[in-house]
Amino acid sequence: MVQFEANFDGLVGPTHNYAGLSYGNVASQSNAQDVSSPRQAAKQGLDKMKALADLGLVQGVLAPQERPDIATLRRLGFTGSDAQVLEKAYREDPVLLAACCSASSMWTANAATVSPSADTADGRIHFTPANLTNKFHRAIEHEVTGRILGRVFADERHFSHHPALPANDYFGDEGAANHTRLCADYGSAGVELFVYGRSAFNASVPAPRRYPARQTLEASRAVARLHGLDENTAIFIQQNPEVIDQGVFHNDVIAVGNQNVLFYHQQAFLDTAAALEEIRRKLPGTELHFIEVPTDEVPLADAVKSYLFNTQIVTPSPGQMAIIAPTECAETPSVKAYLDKLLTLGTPIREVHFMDVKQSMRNGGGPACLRLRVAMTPAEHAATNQACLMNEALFARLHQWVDRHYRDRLSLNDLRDPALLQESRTALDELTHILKLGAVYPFQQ
Ligand SMILES: NCCC[C@H](NC(=O)CCC(=O)O)C(=O)O
Repeated sequence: MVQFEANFDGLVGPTHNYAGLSYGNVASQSNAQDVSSPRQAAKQGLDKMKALADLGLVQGVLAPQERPDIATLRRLGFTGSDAQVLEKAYREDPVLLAACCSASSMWTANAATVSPSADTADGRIHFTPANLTNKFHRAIEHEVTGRILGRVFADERHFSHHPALPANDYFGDEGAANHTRLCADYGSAGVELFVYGRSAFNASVPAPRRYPARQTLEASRAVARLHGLDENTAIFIQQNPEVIDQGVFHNDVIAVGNQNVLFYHQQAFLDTAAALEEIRRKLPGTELHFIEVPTDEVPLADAVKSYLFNTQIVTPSPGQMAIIAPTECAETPSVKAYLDKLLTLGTPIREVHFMDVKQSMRNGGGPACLRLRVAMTPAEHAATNQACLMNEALFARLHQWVDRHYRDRLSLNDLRDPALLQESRTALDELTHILKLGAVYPFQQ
């Protein structure tokens, strides 16, 4: 069956800020306390969405979360008017307030794991929102994420939605950032690679020592079960714990796949040979391109700094792939040299497009973090909420919406401003009309 892959990018929310909340994510830590520009961040994201739509790809948009998250602050014991809740939280625990104001839902690669209908037992697309238990500011996303996904993909004949896994470290799940699908073409059954950082139940499995492994094997297995993937479809691969300790907090910082291409750093996996052998065995008859980037051409630190592997590999026309890379890749000499060489290697990758997503990069989110991939058939595409699909009109409308509602500068001190809460709610209320989502936010209930 004809199928294609759509990208659903997270629209950056009005409270985008740099709070240094993600231990183990080098960019988040080193840019903590900087002044952000929510307006510029949202526009950089919209420009990327538009660029992909202009390449002829199906591009969708996912709404951000309601932030500041007053409901969570109340649940944690702050009382009074909304303005008092903000002020008390700021005085007592400014880090907690920042966590409840993060625009981190922009990184929709962590919104959910998605398995296309070609792979699942019941022939529907399956979605499991990620519980994101490892970071508090992200663990408060999954409920609204599930609600938004339910409104974008509402038709039960085509789409199946699961709740997030139990919210416990044993089942730490970071969604599609640790999941890649390989296939001959999008419409035929593929293999789904689940990359995990540690095992919760088996202490003999190696684990990082310095930084947390956010994804467990047990979580990956549970998602594969929920989605109805059989043992020929799901492959569980352990990430190299040493790279987690050097800042690779998700697999999509060190590897990316598209159709028959797997692009990865030499140090990405604990046992690369076994992983590649299993992929070959489970995808017989498919011409596979394993593009391994050697450490002596691109040192790990350069890969992390430039986000060479947090690129999107897309297929604008059959057999012709393009890499969507952050501008940091053009600015890092070893990476630029590698990308120039890559285009001469005779792989399906023929073009590189550089995009400026610096506002997101400064929090450790590159082009691939900003998107959730949904491979779909024309019928599934038709059953998707059309108001969430990018085109000239939506692009123009969202640009104006950002201009009207977003601040150009935001510091951590601004997060307690009750006006920011009002501005955000006004903006999001209007957005739910633009995207035809209905009431998805706590303040709308
Ligand atoms: N896939 C990319 C995710 C980046 C995200 N960064 C953050 O949440 C940083 C937020 C801050 O520090 O303000 C994370 O680490 O989960």
